[in-house]
Amino acid sequence: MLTGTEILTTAQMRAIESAAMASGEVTGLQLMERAGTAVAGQIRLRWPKPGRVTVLCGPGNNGGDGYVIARLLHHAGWQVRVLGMDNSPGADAAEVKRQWAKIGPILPLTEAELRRRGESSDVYVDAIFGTGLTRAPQEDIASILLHMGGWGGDWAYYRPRIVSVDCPSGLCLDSGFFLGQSRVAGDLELRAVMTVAFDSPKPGHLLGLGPDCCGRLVIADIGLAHWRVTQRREIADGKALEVQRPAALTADWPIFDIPDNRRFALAGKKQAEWLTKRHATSDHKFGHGHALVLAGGIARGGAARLAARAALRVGAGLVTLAPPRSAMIDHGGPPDALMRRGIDDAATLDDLLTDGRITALCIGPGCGIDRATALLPSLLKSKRPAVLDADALSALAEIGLTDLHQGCVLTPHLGEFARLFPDLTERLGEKPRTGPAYSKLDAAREAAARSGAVVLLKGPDTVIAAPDGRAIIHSAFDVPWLATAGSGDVLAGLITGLLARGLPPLDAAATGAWLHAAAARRFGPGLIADDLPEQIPAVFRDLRA
Ligand SMILES: NC(=O)C1=CN([C@@H]2O[C@H](COP(=O)(O)OP(=O)(O)OC[C@H]3O[C@@H](n4cnc5c(N)ncnc54)[C@H](OP(=O)(O)O)[C@@H]3O)[C@@H](O)[C@H]2O)[C@@H](O)CC1
Ligand SMILES: Nc1ncnc2c1ncn2[C@@H]1O[C@H](COP(=O)(O)OP(=O)(O)O)[C@@H](O)[C@H]1O
Ligand SMILES: [K+]
Repeated sequence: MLTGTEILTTAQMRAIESAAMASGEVTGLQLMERAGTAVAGQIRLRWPKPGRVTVLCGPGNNGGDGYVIARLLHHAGWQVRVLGMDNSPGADAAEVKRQWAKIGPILPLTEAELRRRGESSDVYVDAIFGTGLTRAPQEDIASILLHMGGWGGDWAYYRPRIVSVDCPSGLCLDSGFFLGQSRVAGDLELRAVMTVAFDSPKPGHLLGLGPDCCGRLVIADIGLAHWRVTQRREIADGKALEVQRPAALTADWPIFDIPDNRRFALAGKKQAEWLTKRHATSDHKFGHGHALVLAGGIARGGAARLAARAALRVGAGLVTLAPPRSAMIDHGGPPDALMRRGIDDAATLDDLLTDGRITALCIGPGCGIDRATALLPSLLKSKRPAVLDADALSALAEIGLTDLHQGCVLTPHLGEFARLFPDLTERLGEKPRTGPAYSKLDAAREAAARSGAVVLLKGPDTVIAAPDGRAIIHSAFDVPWLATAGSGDVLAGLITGLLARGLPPLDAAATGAWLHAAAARRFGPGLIADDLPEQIPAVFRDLRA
């Protein structure tokens, strides 16, 4: 299995925090002090000259962090205004609230107070809700969040200086959606310029609206690493998650005082590095596998050729493109390295698959639904590793999921996913009202468990899940130009090539997703799908440098 950065659900985070406190080696108050110190430190790093700050403190420990931040910024020379609630928080938050009360007033946490004339601030610290959010914000807090959300709408040219503690308040850290709001981005979500979260990223930082609304994400170490490691086998469902970060963002990806030098490893990147070495030492083309890409009839477009080209570029030893015989001429163009073989029906495919040297298959891109429906049973019966994409997914929705096996990788976008798993899509579309809200991660995991195949659910937040519960999030919010016609076909080809080379399905899918985004990033805006396979050699070269 690839080793990447672990991300934790909020339940897992709480379990780790409790284990740490139960050990007697650290108290909740100390953790809160460390959390507040980390945020105040980040603010001072970013804005070294003390200015005016408003700290908005909620009812729980997120609010507690806010009181610590207020005190520390006050001592650092900032002019601090605190808005808080008249409630009785837990002991730790109550203690830090008392400490602040000795320094300055706690004004009511209302929109009117926030908007008081002449009281505008240089920086606003959002410490209203963190991991403890269980339901949609109401009344005063809802109107504050709505008001602040309006400062940084989708089309705003600048980000207001909101620094969020753990997450923008209202965001469900398990799903990346705002409780009580639509799942689609609007102008109402609170958009921070920076979010400082603790110990590990949570799914909500990486999924849905999280990446955009968090702004720059800083992960602060608060000394929980030991318990994270020892609790790993016991936490929640016991399945470690991994996260891949786009290389271009690593400079922005905080390495904040991480004592064991734990870097936010790039899962797919490690595997890709390994591939470049492997490529250099193997001696025979069949040692790198043989991929068979099933293509469609005349005028079905170049989708299958894009996939085949990508499989070649990613290092499959041989790639055969297999259209119906009547369409051979249509598929005769470059690259000349491609082999071609006419396949008209399932019987011919059966025959071909008696050749054990064919190590992976790809079906779907430009295939046509009827042809995919006809060929899928043979392909699945062969038990060969295979990528099922595009038309093959539509065919599968008709045939049913019964013959899928562990070597299959399904690569749906949300529309195809809806055809295959309408009930999961319905849940995913419901307005999230209570936390943890149903997430893309939940849906992909459920789909993988149900189908017995690896499911790669596409988007800027691609989630890859295996039937045994392992899952990987691949964030590619920095390359929106990857959403271009045919880019999914290239992804299918990359994964097929990697399967042909012998990578296990989850690794092949994760590495394919990483290489795909890395190629888009290297090319930059203006990219068309044809450019993607051509960037793969450069991506490999960079990895070897
Ligand atoms: N992880 C770590 O190691 C560390 C974490 N730390 C910090 O603790 C934070 C988690 O603290 P937390 O558990 O107290 O939850 P928090 O986010 O403050 O909010 C919950 C409060 O709000 C309430 N509430 C919920 N929904 C509501 C609504 N819609 N409308 C109104 N009220 C609502 C809920 O009460 P309820 O009514 O649900 O009982 C509760 O009072 C975490 O994000 C981080 O900042 C650090 O201090 C130390 C190390
Ligand atoms: N906004 C975005 N940012 C980054 N990547 C994206 C974005 N939208 C889509 N993608 C990626 O682009 C690819 C599009 O694939 P797909 O929807 O199958 O398109 P096509 O059918 O045209 O090939 C997927 O890999 C998906 O993850
Ligand atoms: K917050």
